Amino acid sequence: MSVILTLNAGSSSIKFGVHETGDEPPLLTSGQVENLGPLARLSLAGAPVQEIGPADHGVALQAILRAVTPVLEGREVRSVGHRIVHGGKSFGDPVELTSGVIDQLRALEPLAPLHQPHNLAAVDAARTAFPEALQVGCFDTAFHRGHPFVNDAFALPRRFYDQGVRRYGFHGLSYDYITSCLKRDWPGLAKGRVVVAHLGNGASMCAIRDGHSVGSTMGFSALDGLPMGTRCGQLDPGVLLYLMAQGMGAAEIERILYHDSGLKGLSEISHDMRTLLASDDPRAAEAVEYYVFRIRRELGAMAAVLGGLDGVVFTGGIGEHAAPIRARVIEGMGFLGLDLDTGANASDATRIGTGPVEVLVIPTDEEQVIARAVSRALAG
Ligand SMILES: Nc1ncnc2c1ncn2[C@@H]1O[C@H](COP(=O)(O)OP(=O)(O)O)[C@@H](O)[C@H]1O
Ligand SMILES: CC(=O)OP(=O)(O)O
Ligand SMILES: [Mg+2]
Repeated sequence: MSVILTLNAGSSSIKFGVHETGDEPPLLTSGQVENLGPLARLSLAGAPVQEIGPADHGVALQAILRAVTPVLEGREVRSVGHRIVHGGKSFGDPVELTSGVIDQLRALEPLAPLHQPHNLAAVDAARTAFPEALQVGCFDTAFHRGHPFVNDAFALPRRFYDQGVRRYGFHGLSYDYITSCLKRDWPGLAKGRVVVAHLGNGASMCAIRDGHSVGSTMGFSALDGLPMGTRCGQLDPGVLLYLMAQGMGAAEIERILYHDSGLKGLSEISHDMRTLLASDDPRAAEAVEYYVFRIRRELGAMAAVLGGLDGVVFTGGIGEHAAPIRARVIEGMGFLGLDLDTGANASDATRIGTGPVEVLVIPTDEEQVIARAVSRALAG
């Protein structure tokens, strides 16, 4: 029997899965290397978490390939599905990652420096490890293609739009997965007006009507919108002009915006929400307050874009696990029909609202969306 390997290189983790083929590809095993940096951890379903010490994306990938080998029990990896964060203007549907396609995707690295180089490094490693396998790329930007022009464009001279300076939106594999869960388990809601908050190390929100993206907080790059672990979120472009006028170059500004900002920059303590929630330092409290404030602000904006709300879904590492953040986002939102069931929110419940608008917590599974696409590619 042959299997599909899926690789999802995020900014703070690499998640992976081993799947059989099928319309709903059965999962054989899954895991992740998380907390990339000096103290990375490898987890594989059913096995104790291993501290693997310092690991960047490259080290983590090799650890994953080693961990997966015994699980394969001789089964051939016939295809590898990759999360590719940026598809740019040209890529939407999943594609076979030929050398020509890879070159085009490499040109997008400056638009997603925390992701695209690691996504493509995973492709290189997988091509070396499984030279006979079909390599398929699945794009985070795909779910947002076809969103309205007013959400796609910046109010810049038109020529920039034509050059590809657009609001692409990201976390699309996650929004695709959540949409598929709603269609299966909440069909009425799936046809309605839903805001999904993907709150992980990267964070964005998406306004979805009848299963389609009509607005997203992320834009041209994965910097815009909500503040994140180390990224700034929405920023007045006048700040960039000011930094440049101070003599800072692109590389320095990129480091500040992608690596030193967000929760880490504001708190001066950590990018990790767990650490901030456990801290009694007032700077940690202020960083969390800022985070919640921006989510609430975008929630109101998206409710207006959708002309009302039928549901809100929390997902991503923080959305799935940080009950206090969910509580603070929903608190006082009765005017939008949102009310929290405090007991359900503190438990592992899916349904955590009591108001007329559903509030749900649904663990995301980007790897499953990738496995579905690869399965279709193999069948087609
Ligand atoms: N129990 C928890 N409470 C608060 N935050 C959590 C918890 N568990 C995980 N997180 C947060 O989730 C983040 C990782 O989210 P995830 O979606 O897995 O990240 P990535 O963007 O790398 O895919 C971590 O940085 C951490 O801040
Ligand atoms: C696009 C993005 O920010 O992804 P992640 O949350 O995995 O870092
Ligand atoms: Mg992620």
